[in-house]
Amino acid sequence: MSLQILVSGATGAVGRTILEAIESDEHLAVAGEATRRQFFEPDVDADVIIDFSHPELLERVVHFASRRRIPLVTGTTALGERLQAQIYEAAERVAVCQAANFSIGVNLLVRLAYQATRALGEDFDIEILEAHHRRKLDAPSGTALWLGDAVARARGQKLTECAVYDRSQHRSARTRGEIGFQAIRGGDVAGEHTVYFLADGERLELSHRASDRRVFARGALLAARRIIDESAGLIDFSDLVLKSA
Ligand SMILES: NC(=O)C1=CN([C@@H]2O[C@H](COP(=O)(O)OP(=O)(O)OC[C@H]3O[C@@H](n4cnc5c(N)ncnc54)[C@H](OP(=O)(O)O)[C@@H]3O)[C@@H](O)[C@H]2O)C=CC1
Ligand SMILES: O=C(O)C1=N[C@H](C(=O)O)C[C@H](O)C1
Repeated sequence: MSLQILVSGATGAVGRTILEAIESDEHLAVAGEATRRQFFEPDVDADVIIDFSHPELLERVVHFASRRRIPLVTGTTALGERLQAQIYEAAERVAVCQAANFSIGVNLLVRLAYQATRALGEDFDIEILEAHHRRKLDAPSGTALWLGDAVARARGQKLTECAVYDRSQHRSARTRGEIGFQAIRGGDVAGEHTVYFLADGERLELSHRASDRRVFARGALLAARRIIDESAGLIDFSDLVLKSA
């Protein structure tokens, strides 16, 4: 029996990559697709939903997954507090694996950035740089915000209280403890993230570069295979893919 997968965002760049991956694996099958214009059939039967779409579509998908108790893997970014709360609510009824980045390398990068921040202390200024393709709607990327949250937590700070997204509107020097974000958009960049640790006389850079969207599809499919047997709750993708270190 093949794993029956509902693909949300099926016409998107990642959605199409997921469809290709499913088609090339005899143990996987597409149970249905959702896009801006089309939603899953009410009576469709499936083992799992994979979503890389847009918050407006994801909101419908979350309610569908919760109502039908179908496990959900989602990578959509820039959700907002209300939709995020709906995801937490859905996770009380069904298994949900949500990650801003389904590449293994980025999941390790987040842990390394946390450890580096703890080890280096507050004399190192932290800046996060990300680069993505010209079509990307949100900035900074979900991954950049995830990295920002990790380094802020490592310092006992809240990201909302120390993030700086735009320096163009104030003429002042950098303050201690700030976490700065910069976003580059252009071409077909699949996704690049660097955390800079900058001190007097030295600089450490932790970087990850995705060169192919298949890494995200591979990660999401791995999560899909793993969560079908899980009971309700939030499943941490990092815990699924990283060996303990
Ligand atoms: N977690 C991770 O590892 C990764 C996450 N992402 C995230 O996944 C999401 C999708 O990325 P990507 O595939 O590049 O995006 P695309 O723009 O290529 O695709 C978006 C998909 O969502 C649908 N959609 C867009 N706008 C709406 C809307 N207003 N209402 C309903 N449906 C809509 C589109 O349908 P239609 O074609 O009908 O417009 C399409 O199927 C983004 O949030 C991105 O940040 C991306 C890569 C990796
Ligand atoms: O939109 C993309 O393409 C990507 N989005 C995710 C994000 O916002 O972090 C993950 C990846 O970098 C690609």
